[in-house]
Amino acid sequence: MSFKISSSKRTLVSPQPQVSCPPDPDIPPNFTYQPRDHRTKERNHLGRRALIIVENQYTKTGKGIHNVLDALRIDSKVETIGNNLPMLTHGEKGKFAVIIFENYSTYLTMDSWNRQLLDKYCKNYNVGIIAFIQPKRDDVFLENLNDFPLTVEYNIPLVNYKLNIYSTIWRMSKPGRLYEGELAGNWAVFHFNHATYQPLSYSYLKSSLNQDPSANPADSKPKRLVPAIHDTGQLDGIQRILFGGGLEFWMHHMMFVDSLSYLSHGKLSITLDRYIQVDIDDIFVGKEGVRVKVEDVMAMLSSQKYLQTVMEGFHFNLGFSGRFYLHGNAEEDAGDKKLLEYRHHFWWFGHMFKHEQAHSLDVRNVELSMTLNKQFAQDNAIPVDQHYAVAPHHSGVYPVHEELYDAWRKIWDIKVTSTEEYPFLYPFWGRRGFVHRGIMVLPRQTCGLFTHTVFVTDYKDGLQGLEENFKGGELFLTVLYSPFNIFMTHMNNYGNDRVALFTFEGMVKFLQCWTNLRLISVPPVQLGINYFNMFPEEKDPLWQNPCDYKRHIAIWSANKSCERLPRFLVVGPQKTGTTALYTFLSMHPAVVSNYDSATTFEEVQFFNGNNYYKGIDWYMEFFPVPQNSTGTYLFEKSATYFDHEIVPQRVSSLLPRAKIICILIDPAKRAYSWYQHQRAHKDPVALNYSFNAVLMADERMPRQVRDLRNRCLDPGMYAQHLMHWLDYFPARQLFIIDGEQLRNNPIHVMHKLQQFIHIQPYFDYSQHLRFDPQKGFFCQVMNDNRNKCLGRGKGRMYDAMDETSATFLRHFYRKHNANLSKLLNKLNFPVPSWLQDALADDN
Ligand SMILES: Nc1ncnc2c1ncn2[C@@H]1O[C@H](COP(=O)(O)OS(=O)(=O)O)[C@@H](OP(=O)(O)O)[C@H]1O
Repeated sequence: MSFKISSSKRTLVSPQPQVSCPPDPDIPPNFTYQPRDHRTKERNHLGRRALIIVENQYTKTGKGIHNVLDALRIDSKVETIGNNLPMLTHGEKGKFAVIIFENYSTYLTMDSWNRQLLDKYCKNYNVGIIAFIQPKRDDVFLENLNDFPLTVEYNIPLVNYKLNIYSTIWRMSKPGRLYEGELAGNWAVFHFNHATYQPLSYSYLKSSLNQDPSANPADSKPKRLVPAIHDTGQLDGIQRILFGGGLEFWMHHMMFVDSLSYLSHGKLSITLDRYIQVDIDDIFVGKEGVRVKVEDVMAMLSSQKYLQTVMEGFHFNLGFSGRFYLHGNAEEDAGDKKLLEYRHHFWWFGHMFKHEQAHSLDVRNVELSMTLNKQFAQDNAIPVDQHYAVAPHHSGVYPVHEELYDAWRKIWDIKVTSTEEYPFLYPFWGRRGFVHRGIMVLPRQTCGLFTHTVFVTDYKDGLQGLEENFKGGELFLTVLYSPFNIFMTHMNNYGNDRVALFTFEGMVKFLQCWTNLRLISVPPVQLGINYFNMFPEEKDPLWQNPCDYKRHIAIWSANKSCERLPRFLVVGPQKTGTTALYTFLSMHPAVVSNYDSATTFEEVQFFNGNNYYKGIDWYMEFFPVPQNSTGTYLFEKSATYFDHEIVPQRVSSLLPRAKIICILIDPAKRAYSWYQHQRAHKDPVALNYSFNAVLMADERMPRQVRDLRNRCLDPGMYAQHLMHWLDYFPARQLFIIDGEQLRNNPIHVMHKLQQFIHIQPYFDYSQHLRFDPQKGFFCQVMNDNRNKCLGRGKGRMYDAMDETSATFLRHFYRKHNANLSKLLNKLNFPVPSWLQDALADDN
């Protein structure tokens, strides 16, 4: 907190938010509007996805649209005009619930093949189009839109704006109000003469604002213009919503959200519920001169009362550090006492006694600081029963400092927290939640007020800037797009000019005026439960490498090193020779594997299964701190990674630059080897059922038999699994080893692999590996007379596969092998000889 205190900046009377909400003068008396529910059964045939067609991938409008969809958690595909359209259907379903054009003229001038395809899709699946009109020139001109009885007039300066109260698309937007003022930029307006068109909004020519009605009484009412229009589809069966201006105008954001909902038959609707929590951190921490005084506390209470009329049960949520109690001047100390006098009127959360950053402390000191603060709460009868906490500067929440989570649970019984840092601070609409060790971590939103926003003049553009923030600015849009809003403010924002009270009262008034959003307040634990009920897919964290982000390193413990992470992974699949490769790699003096696990031996198996939830500290414990960070090549081999759906994304998130090594053998052989592996491990299913019986297992067979069949067959669908890795890694980071070659000529394979990873120094395996006739495999040379081979579990002796199973597997893998060959050719990767043979047999 290094702000300068200048009490001369103080506004004499704390500003009050002025939110005028004039009614549209043209609405009928007693007009009311119920937000529409757009859901029809048509939505069941549509994916929850939008197709955005852009002129090129860098345009601002295109990016803006994409960001809005991201904020709404609506999946979208961005396609550049000129390319062929992506597949629009998947089986019976339409993949996209809405088509969006950043520029309507690209739709009108699309080549006829693509246009016909798209129009047919829209008609068949009843999918609508949203488009923005972009002028080609700067002057005022009229243009008839090809094919349609619609004329657009470009570059018109407008004033005032209101929604058409008769339109049925309004859900989030509240019609019946008049926005007064000039609209920035030049607009396109629509002229039409057909019943298919319904105006969505009205505006007026800028020059009409100052017209003197007495000059021309007949013309006294300024002419309404139509800057947004709904084509109801009467002409060609396709509904379209066209905007004559872009998303720079705040109202268009609400209208855009409603258009998505309406045109997708509710598939892309989002809830109208908006949870609001306002945290006030730094209670008692503020510096002398800018802390709250008695009258500020009273203002907080009366503001809270007002906010409760809109959000039942709303309480400011106060985070305190007891060490700084009564550390102001006399007036401020009286303020501190007043806060405690009214303690039962607020929610409280305790954190560190001295407001320390947890990541810089060891577990003993984290606990000590929390214990002192808890003692302070007890001594002063502060009701700290919300099971909620935040960490100063987000320290320790994300990237996770396990010591903080330990202490939170132990000292405060914390169940929910919030941060701006997961996965990243920016983009702000991309913040998400996760659950770690039973603690719900919720995304926190920015409201524009920081520790240093003490006076109105501290805010960018002063009072006007503060107002704009909630009058259609960033704060307004944040609430519009995010069903859950936890705002962090600081004690200083409540004293002095009381900028926080100004902001939240203004925000609530503005939202009530213009939207149908339901503002809700619930205690933090309930908030967390509701959050993950709405977004259950977010419960699972996705860990990143803390050293990849400046802000994350700054709040990560100095005792931890990102060098304890592997540079390459051997991902499997199982039974392809992964143990042999692991052993050969470990012979290299510069290559270091993980320590053994007590349960899974040489495999850590972090990225699949439950180990992932133990966090990255747990994972890093498996690796030594490399003595020489560039000259040591840490790696990990877990053969279960290859075919596990969730793994590629998790790996690319934590280890984006890692090299990925996999080994492929004939999938039929692999399946049989797995079956034999299970028999050797006395798996009752493998012992009681022949290989052929397992392969033939259908729905009538016990689940365990079908499970074994799947474990035999699924990993061998190589192309499908590789494609999944390629969704997250560029092909240049992937190295595919021919497992037959690894078995018959490991020296060559190790040579190639060293080249690929650029391992220095080069290790000459011809001096260290040799064929062992007794084992029937290559083994490590110990001395002239002795080899060290893999144990009896690798390179087992078993009967040859029966003919029926071999024939079945040949057929089963035919398509998968053909796909693999195509994929390898496309990537310019060598095609293993076993694959060439298998494909030749099939022909
Ligand atoms: N040098 C050497 N020594 C021993 N075994 C070798 C070697 N090279 C490849 N192989 C083949 O590796 C197969 C076992 O594969 P994995 O190590 O990947 O199995 S596991 O998934 O870890 O259980 C194993 O399968 P089985 O023959 O079915 O036992 C071997 O064929």
